[in-house]
Amino acid sequence: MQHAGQAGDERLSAIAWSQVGGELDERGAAMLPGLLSADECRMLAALYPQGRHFRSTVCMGRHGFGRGEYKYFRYPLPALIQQLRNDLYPHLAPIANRWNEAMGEEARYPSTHADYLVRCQQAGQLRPTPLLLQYGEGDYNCLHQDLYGEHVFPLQVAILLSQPQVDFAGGEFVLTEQRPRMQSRPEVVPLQQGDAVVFAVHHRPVQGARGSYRVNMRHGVSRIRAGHRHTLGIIFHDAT
Ligand SMILES: O=C(O)CCC(=O)C(=O)O
Ligand SMILES: [Fe+2]
Repeated sequence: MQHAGQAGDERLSAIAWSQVGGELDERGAAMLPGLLSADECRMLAALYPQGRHFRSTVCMGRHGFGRGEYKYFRYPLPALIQQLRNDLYPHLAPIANRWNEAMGEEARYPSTHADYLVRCQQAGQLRPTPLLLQYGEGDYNCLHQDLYGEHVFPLQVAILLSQPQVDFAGGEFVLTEQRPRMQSRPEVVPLQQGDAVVFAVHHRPVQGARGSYRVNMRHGVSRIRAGHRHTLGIIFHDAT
């Protein structure tokens, strides 16, 4: 499914959000197939070398994060990214609120992203977190959690901008779920170009026989075996 030229709001209102919520409750991740067109993916990946869009570059190898590189966008975000972040948020906030209630977490999220950013700003989380990642052959992204301060929006989105088997091989998006006193559960998300995955940043509730309990989630990317892979990451909390 491609949606070239559609307004963000239109493409997002076509998604069956109750099904997405159900998959997130079940597994901590849900795919949004064909969120971006191939043209939009190419346009976003082509921003990578254009320094004026970014506030910083991270060499993953230097920090023990894996191998490869990513860049955090600066404000103002490119229009499509601003639109996606703004328009995805209201669909995810009710799920986030439901999760926090189930986990006994106090935080509740306002219905607009603009209001949520005010809360981040008041806590000194002022720097934008949307990022563009670039991997080459042999690169990988170690399992991690994108936490950047006191305020954490519990869901985030990653969009695969490259075409598997054409632009690159390997490089699977991986999630692990660490359950209390149990072995960890792995999940691979089979993204195609333009597909998004919504997933838990840190914790998610699991419904057990005696109420719900909390599991710890991490995500990463397996080794790129050949070619180049680009991803757009949309994180809803800003960074200190
Ligand atoms: O490259 C990927 O698929 C993972 C990106 C990532 O870690 C993120 O968006 O937070
Ligand atoms: Fe990440």
